[in-house]
Amino acid sequence: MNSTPAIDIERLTKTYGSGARPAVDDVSLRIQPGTVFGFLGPNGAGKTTTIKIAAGLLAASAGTVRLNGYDVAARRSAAMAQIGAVLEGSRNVYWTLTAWQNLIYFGRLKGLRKAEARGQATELLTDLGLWDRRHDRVGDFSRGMQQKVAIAAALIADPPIVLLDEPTLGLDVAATRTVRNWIATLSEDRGKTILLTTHQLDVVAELCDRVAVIREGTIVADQATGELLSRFRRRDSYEVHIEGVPALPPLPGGFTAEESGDSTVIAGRVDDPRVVYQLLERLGERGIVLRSLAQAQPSLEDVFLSLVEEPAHV
Ligand SMILES: Nc1ncnc2c1ncn2[C@@H]1O[C@H](COP(=O)(O)OP(=O)(O)OP(=O)(O)O)[C@@H](O)[C@H]1O
Repeated sequence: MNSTPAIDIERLTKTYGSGARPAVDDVSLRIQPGTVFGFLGPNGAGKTTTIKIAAGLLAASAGTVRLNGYDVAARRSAAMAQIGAVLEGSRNVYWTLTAWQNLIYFGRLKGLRKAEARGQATELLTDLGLWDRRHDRVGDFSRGMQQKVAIAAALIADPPIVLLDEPTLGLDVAATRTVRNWIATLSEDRGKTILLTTHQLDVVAELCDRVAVIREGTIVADQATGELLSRFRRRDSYEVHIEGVPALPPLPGGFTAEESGDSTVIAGRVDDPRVVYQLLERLGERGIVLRSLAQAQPSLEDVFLSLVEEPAHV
């Protein structure tokens, strides 16, 4: 691919204070325009640090971040014009102002003329279903509505790149659904590039084209979401459900049998499905009646956990 990446993170390192282990350690990521990119990792892995550097809020110790080709450190204002960001835990909007006042304020701050800011604010508040509440103070809104205003404020100047740190954290099911749908719309209908961090793996599975997993400041995976899942396809799990509670033949390694009422479930993970066929043969030889055989692919959560639990690079 020859196009300029929307987000180009090159050999980024951040150390907080001398002698500390780097929070972000030689991280490189290239995010192509129009991608919804999921940035995953356990607590303290370095996600927020990376996003804060990309958002121009924190200086890197080494390495660069380029937004649509503009270096965040060297071409700051051009780089900042490329992004809107909603950061985790920080106040992204003013609670004493109304939703409307917030959007106009942030629009003006980002250099929009008054009429432009009004036009954008009207569109965003309408799209997010907040138009009727536009003159209410944001401090009186629910957590979900506040988050929507924060996202709208980040989008007021229509930036091509959106950074979202835990956009659905603390939201109820309905608000999570709204924010998720909106993220999908931003990508599909408006062509935005979105970098989002989340611990909600169903959000990743639904929205993200690509996923990177960071662990202790180091990238341990960077792949298309589907590819990441198929990397682990060999570890499919199988469940063999049989009639009654008969005496069983020896089970393959890692398989366990458990009584379940008037039946037995034999379950385990295998690299090679032939192991399961052999098990079925052995059960058949003993006249054991099979009720069902189920095969399950690992969820993204399984994949993620196995990545973060695997030993670090040797
Ligand atoms: N201001 C700071 N001063 C010192 N250390 C910090 C600071 N901010 C973060 N760290 C450390 O840097 C590391 C990475 O933190 P970071 O917030 O980037 O992780 P994260 O992946 O976003 O975690 P979470 O999922 O909990 O938000 C952690 O060890 C954290 O303690």
